[in-house]
Amino acid sequence: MTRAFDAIIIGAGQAGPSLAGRLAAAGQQVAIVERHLFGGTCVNTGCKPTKTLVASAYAAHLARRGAEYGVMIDAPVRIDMAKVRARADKVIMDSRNGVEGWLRNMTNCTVFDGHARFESANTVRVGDELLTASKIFINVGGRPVIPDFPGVDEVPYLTNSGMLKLDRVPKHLVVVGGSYIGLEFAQMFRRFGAEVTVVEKGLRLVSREDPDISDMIREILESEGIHIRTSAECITFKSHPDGVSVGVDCTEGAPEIVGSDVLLAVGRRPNTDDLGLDTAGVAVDARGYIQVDDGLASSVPGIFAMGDCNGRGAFTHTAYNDFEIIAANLLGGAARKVSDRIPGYALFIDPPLGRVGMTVTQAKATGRKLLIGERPMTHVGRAVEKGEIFGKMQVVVDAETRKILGAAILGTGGDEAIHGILDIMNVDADYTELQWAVPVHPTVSELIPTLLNEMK
Ligand SMILES: Cc1cc2nc3c(=O)[nH]c(=O)nc-3n(C[C@H](O)[C@H](O)[C@H](O)COP(=O)(O)OP(=O)(O)OC[C@H]3O[C@@H](n4cnc5c(N)ncnc54)[C@H](O)[C@@H]3O)c2cc1C
Ligand SMILES: NC(=O)c1ccc[n+]([C@@H]2O[C@H](COP(=O)([O-])OP(=O)(O)OC[C@H]3O[C@@H](n4cnc5c(N)ncnc54)[C@H](O)[C@@H]3O)[C@@H](O)[C@H]2O)c1
Repeated sequence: MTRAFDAIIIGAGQAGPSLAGRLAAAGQQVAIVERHLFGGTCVNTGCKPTKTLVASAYAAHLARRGAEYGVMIDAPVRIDMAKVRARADKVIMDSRNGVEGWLRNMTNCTVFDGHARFESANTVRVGDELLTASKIFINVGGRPVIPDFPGVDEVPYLTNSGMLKLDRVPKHLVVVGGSYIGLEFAQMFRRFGAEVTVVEKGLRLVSREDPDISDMIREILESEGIHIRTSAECITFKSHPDGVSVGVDCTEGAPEIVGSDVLLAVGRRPNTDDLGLDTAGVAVDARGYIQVDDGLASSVPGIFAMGDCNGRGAFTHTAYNDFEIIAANLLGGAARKVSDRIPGYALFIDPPLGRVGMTVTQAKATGRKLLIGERPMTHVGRAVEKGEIFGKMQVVVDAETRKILGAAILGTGGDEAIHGILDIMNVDADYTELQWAVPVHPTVSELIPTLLNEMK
């Protein structure tokens, strides 16, 4: 029997549940299909647990530095990894249960547990059930890329999901991939007491950032005793009596590193290969991302894609914004566009990197006349008072239009302070609008007007 709905949502990640809520509240009959864990990656194996662990790691780090603040802890700091993990598990479960309970009790919404697969452009199969609707929203997220490194199938390796199940501290964690996932896990497990080596194939860490920011991130991590190996071109794996031997064909340094555990964090790919998209006629690009227009419509009328699977963002806030765009356009008669989104994100190492818009390198490549402002965190009162002086604030402005093009705040509170700049970019105001602002003292944000006033 085929069951008819107004809308089918595939995936209960960061966009699907909110869209279900809005459509159902508007009186539409909604089916939402989830094959695994409600809340998707962010809730179960991504942002929420990792940021909970980052907080535990920060507590350990600060406890070890206690004496610097005149706080004497008379025994070595010990990590109870089972407790650390239990804390993260509670955050996961509260959030997962919250989303699941909300959906299951939602008026006008039917939850289907199972894997959804298209049988035509308006029909989806879930187990024995056939669902049909004129509007179908795909929110299937992604999973880790596992490259076919020689030997990878012969050794045990971890991904972000496996890392969250550890209730021991690895003796030596080798992290392959020096970007968001790799660096957040590298620093937290170093703080939990592991020896950690990061192996990155690029010339530098987080290579989408400016070289000076990458270098500072490397300095922060190395100052905590994390080994960093860049330019690692030919990675191989072999089993070893002490764990896994990772072949690192670097330009310098030892050719092999022996780790007790290996984390693969070399990017993610969309969960679009088992959806029957070809049956529905939905076009994907060479990497499997669903091709969408500026309103997130796919190549098939009535089918939309939100979140990581459309390749237009790779964050929780971009997935959620995709829901906002679709809801505003379909229910509110708006004409919102993805291309209007100003890119912003944070890298949650400690201190964090908050970033919005263009890097200086990208801004220079546009050929515009630029004004650039910089201030080391050693010249930020709040950072000095907190004893957290790594990093810097940096902003780049178009000298002619006076619009801010981008900014990075690598330093204590950088993940929050960046919003002062993100907000002014969102309202499309000139940077001079901030000159007469009276920020609160002592904060990191209070230096944003100064940074802008001192640009060259
Ligand atoms: C370790 C880690 C840390 C992260 N930290 C951050 C962070 O700090 N900040 C940030 O902004 N982002 C972070 N991210 C990224 C963030 O988690 C993702 O961008 C976000 O979860 C994407 O949401 P989504 O809705 O597109 O997909 P997902 O959250 O992945 O949800 C997709 C859902 O679809 C379901 N599904 C898939 N296929 C089917 C099918 N055929 N049928 C039924 N259901 C299906 C899946 O089971 C899943 O529940 C992190 C990611 C990782 C891995
Ligand atoms: N703070 C956050 O918002 C946050 C945190 C974690 C994850 N995420 C999301 O998760 C996604 C995936 O993160 P990620 O760090 O896995 O991917 P990524 O694409 O950001 O980085 C992958 C890294 O691995 C390196 N790499 C690729 N192939 C390699 C190889 N063969 N050997 C060694 N290094 C190699 C790349 O050069 C790059 O530095 C990101 O797009 C991000 O949006 C976000």
